[in-house]
Amino acid sequence: MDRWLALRDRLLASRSFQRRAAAFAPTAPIAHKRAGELFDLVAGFVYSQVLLACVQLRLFDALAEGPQTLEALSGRLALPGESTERLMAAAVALRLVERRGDGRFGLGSLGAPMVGNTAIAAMVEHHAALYADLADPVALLRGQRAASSLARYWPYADEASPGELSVASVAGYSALMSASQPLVADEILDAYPLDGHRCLLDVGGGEGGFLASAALRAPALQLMLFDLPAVVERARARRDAAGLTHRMQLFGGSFLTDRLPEGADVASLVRVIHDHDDATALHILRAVRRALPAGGTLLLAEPMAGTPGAEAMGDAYFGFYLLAMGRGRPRSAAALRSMLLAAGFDRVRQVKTRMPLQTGLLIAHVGIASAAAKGV
Ligand SMILES: CC(C)=CCC/C(C)=C/CC/C(C)=C/C=C/C(C)=C/C=C/C=C(C)/C=C/C=C(C)/C=C/C=C(C)/C=C/CC(C)(C)O
Ligand SMILES: C[S@@+](CC[C@H](N)C(=O)[O-])C[C@H]1O[C@@H](n2cnc3c(N)ncnc32)[C@H](O)[C@@H]1O
Repeated sequence: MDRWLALRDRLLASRSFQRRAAAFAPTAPIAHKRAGELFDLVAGFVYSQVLLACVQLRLFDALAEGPQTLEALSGRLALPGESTERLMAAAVALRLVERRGDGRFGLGSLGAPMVGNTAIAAMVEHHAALYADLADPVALLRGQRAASSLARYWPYADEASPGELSVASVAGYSALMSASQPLVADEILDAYPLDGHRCLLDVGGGEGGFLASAALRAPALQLMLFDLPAVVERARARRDAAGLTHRMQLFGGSFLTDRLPEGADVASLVRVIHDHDDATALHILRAVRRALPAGGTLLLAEPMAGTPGAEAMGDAYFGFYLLAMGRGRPRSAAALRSMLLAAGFDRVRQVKTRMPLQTGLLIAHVGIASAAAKGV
């Protein structure tokens, strides 16, 4: 096998093989496709910055009102005519924008889903911090990074006593998570409706967006939120504004040091475990297991490594994102399953979500034996 692969590698690396493959009709489409894929890897950052310009200039909202001429767009975006033309050409090439009749521009097939999508727009805008850290990826991999913009953005990742973080320091990431939470919540709740449960404890539940979505779908469900005290302060305002004051109990603390509140029959960890290294992740899972009764259920939802069709999202995007953040790693469903078993859960199963790019989902239960060993 190794010999065949070595031969394949030598052929693919050979400049003359590449040229002949590109010229030979049956192999030309493959050669062109590979060259295009490699070019996209080389140029990906530039494409991202074209998208960032569109988002910052609110281009998609402008085009949602209807196709517009270059002159109109130039005024609307406050850009010189030539720059508008350059941006439109780039955006057309990336299918964010489409040329329409009479020299007008409209939404492209990848720009249309961006209209009103504050979640993706917020992700695009916060990438400034990520890309600043990724400017020298080798230094990052060698652990020689001096200062980290992303670690400042996610201060709990770098903080010995996260329970003492200020409300101001958690504002940026809490708002980003709230903006993107509805997409994630819909995926989870479509895959695992919560009607059969009595009370849901969302651990690291941020401003309570997931609980609010669950409340809408399961009107009898009681809600409990656990997060850092500063985040819980932000959740309080949202909860009261949503009319959930009497349905949602708030608990401020750190799952690294404090016990989780008991009383729920189902708990959730949404986009939490991948933030932490193995020992801490296991500690959190054990804390959740202790908070649940025998037969209790855990929903573990986050983007997962090795997701078929979205491999780059897990290992490349989140792998390097979390490296820059300074803690955690994306894990495969199989790795998470092993951790859940090690933490005392059983009957772990993966439930398919429609858009695994947003989140994967594992369901686990507290067995009778492990509930008896609650103190462990
Ligand atoms: C007849 C017609 C018109 C069409 C037929 C063809 C057809 C069916 C077309 C489909 C059209 C359609 C419905 C398109 C839909 C597109 C969608 C839903 C696109 C969604 C894209 C989502 C994206 C790009 C999500 C990106 C998410 C990111 C980058 C998340 C980052 C998360 C981070 C950084 C989380 C950090 C938390 C931490 C720190 C790791 O814990
Ligand atoms: C990536 S966010 C996910 C938030 C929310 N579950 C969501 O999906 O939108 C991780 C959450 O874990 C919380 N968190 C981090 N460290 C914590 C700790 N030691 N104790 C409690 N919560 C913590 C953060 O404040 C944040 O709200």
